[in-house]
Amino acid sequence: MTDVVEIPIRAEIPPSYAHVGDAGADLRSSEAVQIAPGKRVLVGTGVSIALPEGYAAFIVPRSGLAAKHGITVLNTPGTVDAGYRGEIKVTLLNTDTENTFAVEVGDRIAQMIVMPVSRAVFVPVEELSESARGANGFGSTGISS
Ligand SMILES: O=c1ccn([C@H]2C[C@H](O)[C@@H](COP(=O)(O)OP(=O)(O)OP(=O)(O)O)O2)c(=O)[nH]1
Ligand SMILES: [Mg+2]
Repeated sequence: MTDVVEIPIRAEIPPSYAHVGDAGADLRSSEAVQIAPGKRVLVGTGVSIALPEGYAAFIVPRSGLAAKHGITVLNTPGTVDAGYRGEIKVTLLNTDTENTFAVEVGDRIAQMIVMPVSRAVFVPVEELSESARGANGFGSTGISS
């Protein structure tokens, strides 16, 4: 059985999961906007939530909008803090070089994933423990095989 967390919400059109088992609930635009090629627009959703302590929501792009129209979420994953009570907004970026993208009221513009998160305590130390990766990163393992 999947974990279910109840989230108090104020919204004209609440986010909704397209299928059972989906991780992301689709967020809908509360406004009509045009996004010119290469431009970004902060788009309202009309949604406010009260996440329980220990949770966050992450706003990520929809793959269909990305693949078909070049539309992404600029700051993906946008982070909604548990204490945030304002309207959730989505910074859409039109990466297409030629076509303006039109958003209508009610369009599904992004998706939101609710996740448990840890609160870290950062403990200063002289040395970090050893690991298999060590300090290697940024492509250290190459691309093919
Ligand atoms: O895509 C996003 C990202 C954030 N938020 C809201 C919820 C989040 O809790 C708040 C602050 O986000 P963040 O911490 O990423 O922004 P900031 O630039 O650091 O602003 P602040 O100084 O208010 O923390 O803005 C959104 O509505 N959409
Ligand atoms: Mg912040």
